Amino acid sequence: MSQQTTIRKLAALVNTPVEKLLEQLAEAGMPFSGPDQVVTSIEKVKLLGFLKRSHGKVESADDAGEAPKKITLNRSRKQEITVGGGKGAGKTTVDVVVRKKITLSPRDAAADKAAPVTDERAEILRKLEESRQRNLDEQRRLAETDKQRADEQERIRREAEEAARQKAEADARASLEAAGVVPDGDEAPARKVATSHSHSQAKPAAPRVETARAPAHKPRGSHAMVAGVEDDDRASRFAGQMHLSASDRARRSTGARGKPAGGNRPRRGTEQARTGGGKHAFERPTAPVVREVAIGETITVADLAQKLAMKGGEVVKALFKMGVMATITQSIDHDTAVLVTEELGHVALKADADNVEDALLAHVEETQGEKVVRPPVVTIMGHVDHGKTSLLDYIRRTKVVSGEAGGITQHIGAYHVETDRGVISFLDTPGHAAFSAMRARGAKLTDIVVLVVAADDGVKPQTKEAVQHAKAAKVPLIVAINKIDKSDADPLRVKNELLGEEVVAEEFGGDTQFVEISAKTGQGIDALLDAISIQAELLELTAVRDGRANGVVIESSLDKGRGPVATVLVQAGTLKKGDYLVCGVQYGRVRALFDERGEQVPEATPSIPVQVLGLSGVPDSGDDFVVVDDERLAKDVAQQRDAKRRESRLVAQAGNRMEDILAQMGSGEGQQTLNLVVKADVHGSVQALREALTGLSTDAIRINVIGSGVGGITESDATLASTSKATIIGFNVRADASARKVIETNGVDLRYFSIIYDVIDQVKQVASGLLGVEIREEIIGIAEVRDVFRSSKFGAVAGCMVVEGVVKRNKPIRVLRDNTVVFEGELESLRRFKENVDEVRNGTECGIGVKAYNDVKPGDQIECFERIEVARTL
Ligand SMILES: Nc1nc2c(ncn2[C@@H]2O[C@H](COP(=O)(O)OP(=O)(O)OP(=O)(O)O)[C@@H](O)[C@H]2O)c(=O)[nH]1
Repeated sequence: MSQQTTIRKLAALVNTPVEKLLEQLAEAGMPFSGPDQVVTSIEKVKLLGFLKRSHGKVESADDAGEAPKKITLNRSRKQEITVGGGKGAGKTTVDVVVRKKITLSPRDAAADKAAPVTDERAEILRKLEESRQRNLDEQRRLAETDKQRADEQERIRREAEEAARQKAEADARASLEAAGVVPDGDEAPARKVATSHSHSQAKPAAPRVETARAPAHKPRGSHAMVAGVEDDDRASRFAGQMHLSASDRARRSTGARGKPAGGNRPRRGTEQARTGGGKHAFERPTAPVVREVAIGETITVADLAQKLAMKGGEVVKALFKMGVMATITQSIDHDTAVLVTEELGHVALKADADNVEDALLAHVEETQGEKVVRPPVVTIMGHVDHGKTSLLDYIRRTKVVSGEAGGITQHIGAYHVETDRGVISFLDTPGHAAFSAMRARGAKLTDIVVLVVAADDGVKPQTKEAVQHAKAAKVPLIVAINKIDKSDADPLRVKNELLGEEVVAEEFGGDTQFVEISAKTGQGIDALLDAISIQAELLELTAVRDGRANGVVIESSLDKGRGPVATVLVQAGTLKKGDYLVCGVQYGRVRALFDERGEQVPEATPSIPVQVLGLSGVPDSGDDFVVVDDERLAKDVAQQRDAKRRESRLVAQAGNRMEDILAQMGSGEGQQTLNLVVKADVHGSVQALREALTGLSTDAIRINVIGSGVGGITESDATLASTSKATIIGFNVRADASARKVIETNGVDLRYFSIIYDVIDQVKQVASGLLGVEIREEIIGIAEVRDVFRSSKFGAVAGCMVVEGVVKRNKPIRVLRDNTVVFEGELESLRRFKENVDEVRNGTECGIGVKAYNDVKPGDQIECFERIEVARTL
């Protein structure tokens, strides 16, 4: 053992005055009475620790890692420890006899180091404890409230029972009295008591029982859950949660309720059932919500799902179960939508999709007023080259008074002329094709048809067709026997031939006016106009003149400078500049109105054609137009119509019929595949058909027999065909009932045959359809540019000579320079002597304006071509 150290010795060792050391020892909590007292090694270490702390020694980084190093005690006799370093303390070296270094130093150091961690942990634990305490307090409080409430209920119940008991007693007593058991003297007061009981006790008892029940609902709420043993459990589960809001609590409580019943839950359930459940507790709706959804002609699956408050996928699934394949974005038709809605347990209503249209109709109806006579609208029909265009041109040229002297009339699709007998409007698109196209779109524009028959040619196929069209449309005819100036003209022949078409001239006892004319010389033209006016008078054509206008689009185009331009024929009301109108799927405000002379007009009345500027887009000819109060309605109607049109298109595209599949496939690139399922009566036929049909495959199309077999067509065959979009070939076999159902539902194409060659022929045809069409180009005319004029109104206009074929205004063109295409586009204008024309033939001069191209140069060629579709065959 080492020798003992006194204070004096230690003071000498550490080079400190004895008094100071004694003082320090005393400060370190080790008071010594004198310098000769022995200082133990523990005391020395303690002193060292004290001195370190009091001098604020900062441990070196190395020391910080390991506790024993901090004290740096080891077994060497002399260990230098830098204690001071601070002010005044200087550098102190301590020699330590190491005996118990391990027990003290590490713990102290560790305690020093761990302090902040411990603090943090303590803080967390404290908070947790607080939170737990709060929860417990709250639960206790709630339990207290519940207990009070239960006590109150119990009290009320007891009171009610007591009241009932007393009433029963009173009743029993009363009956005893009635039976004479009670002494007579008591009778009156007893009855009195009984009566008073029944009034004062029994009566209030009833409502009390009710009120007793009412509060019984309340504890079903969230805090009902925290009462009792299980709630204590739960409380401790939540105890670690710092903040548990009321809503959280309610949520958790509700969640807990969903767990399998345990503990006293069945009791709770019974109680709840008895009391009718808590008013404030969440209750899952017991009956499914039946929604009423309005469905229009078509609806997208997504929209339907939204209306049904379901996920799109669920509706898709339901549709799939019904055998309808549709994606979320696809539109389904009304009937399918109704079926799936009902399948899903909801109610489908016919959508009032037309409500904006109704508003529009109301607008049209509002235009009712006093009807006045209106001009007739005339269409000219007849066989090719019989002089329809010549007649229209002659009337326009001679009867439409041009604005400027020498000016020309504009081709706007229609024009009106003033005669002595009144105004007549002509639709400037001759031929029955245009007429029937309008009719097909539901537009009945024409009041009178002028049938042009060349006197030298007589009745021809198109003459007959024109008669049929006019008759079908119940439009009266006037026959214009044209080319009467010609030497071989034979008007009588025309009259006779038309008898065969049941068109009987007045002189033959019929009611059809015949007028002999010459579109070349103008002979008989006035008589023709007279005949039209007479016919119009007979028809007593009237229309409301005042009020908002409506009518039909005759022609439309997109003008480079003016935007969408539509020629409309007003059928009722007066169309004015500034009017808001809806026009097919377009809408807008009338910016300007132009007549056939190209002059601005302030308004257009019934039967008067007029060009309209200001529409949002180019409407289709045959579209109706209606003037409305405000732009909003116009926009709504137009947008709804547009959406409807798009939806209908989508529905048509989504069709699962063979034609659609083929059409869709036909438009693809590369080798197409035609899938077939072949069923036949005997094995030999199946073999023969398989070989013959697959042998039809070419580079462009592959005939793929995806299924074949002997026997009738089964449901499985039908499903296979449906899923792989295949056609079923039934050779001497038929489909059974379940197969027919699948075939019908999915629109599978099924074809029956009994002759092998017929099968091959038909498949060839179908395959040809699949091959699609080939677009071929044919150059129909070439014009050479001789000179180029620049006009501020029309831009560059090329003065040309047509050197080949015919240049047509509405066909695509290319501008060629040194046999190289420099531009491809379309014609803006095609004119002859300042007059717009539809076509210019070989050897004729003309002025050409190329749309969106101003760089035409003399020497260029303008080639006019058309694209024709040629069906490909195998
Ligand atoms: N002599 C004579 N020729 C006429 C008369 N009317 C038209 N023609 C000529 O007949 C030819 C055909 O006339 P169009 O007006 O183009 O006949 P269309 O019926 O409009 O012909 P398509 O537009 O092809 O259907 C032209 O060369 C006219 O000059 C007429 O009254 N007398």
